[in-house]
Amino acid sequence: MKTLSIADADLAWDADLTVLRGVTVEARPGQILAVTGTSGAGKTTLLSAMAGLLTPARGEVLVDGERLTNRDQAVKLGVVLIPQDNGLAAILTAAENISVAVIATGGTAAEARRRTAEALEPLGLSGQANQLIEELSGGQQQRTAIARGLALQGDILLADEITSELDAANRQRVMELLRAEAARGAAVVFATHDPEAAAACDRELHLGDGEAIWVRN
Ligand SMILES: Nc1ncnc2c1ncn2[C@@H]1O[C@H](COP(=O)(O)OP(=O)(O)OP(=O)(O)O)[C@@H](O)[C@H]1O
Repeated sequence: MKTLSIADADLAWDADLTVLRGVTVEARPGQILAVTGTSGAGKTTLLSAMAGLLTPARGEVLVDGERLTNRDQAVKLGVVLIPQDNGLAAILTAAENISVAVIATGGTAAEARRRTAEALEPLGLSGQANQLIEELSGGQQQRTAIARGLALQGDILLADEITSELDAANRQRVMELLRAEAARGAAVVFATHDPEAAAACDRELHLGDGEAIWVRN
């Protein structure tokens, strides 16, 4: 399993507007790291850098010592991102969205079928497997995106506000599933507004005023 680390990096989408300065963080195997902060504080920005989608303006993102330069490389290194906007293909079914992702990351068709069923079941979506994404509720879509992320069995799992549309029982279930990912050995990073969810994580990095401050490390 792998460790993701960032040392004293500046993160910016535009050269003239730095979102976060001097970020130092390590995501370790077996742990869930909460990334908290108000809307616009930079949670998605930090997870985008960790996913290989955003190259730091200064400093670098390392996965087991290898510098991330793009998303394809990050995928090959086992960095899985569950994005805030779910990123699902609306005209495919829930099962197809997951199976396609498993096959794209090297799984066989048989593995894709098995892992898809295994990922949908604990999220209460077995009955929705063959429904189109555009026919599902917002919460069901969010759970499908989580199932897809879990089915990929990454070394680093980045979860961006993945419980925002869920009821209390489903939020609890998702926390249990993230805990199971950590127990499998993954380094889990969970961006959240929810103080209760952050409290259930092992460590907490808080973003505010353009800086990242450790609340618990
Ligand atoms: N893909 C992107 N392209 C350009 N700018 C972006 C992108 N994503 C975020 N930003 C900008 O980065 C800044 C921080 O936003 P970010 O989405 O990282 O905050 P956040 O903490 O995730 O907020 P929220 O809780 O509302 O999702 C904002 O000014 C935002 O407009």
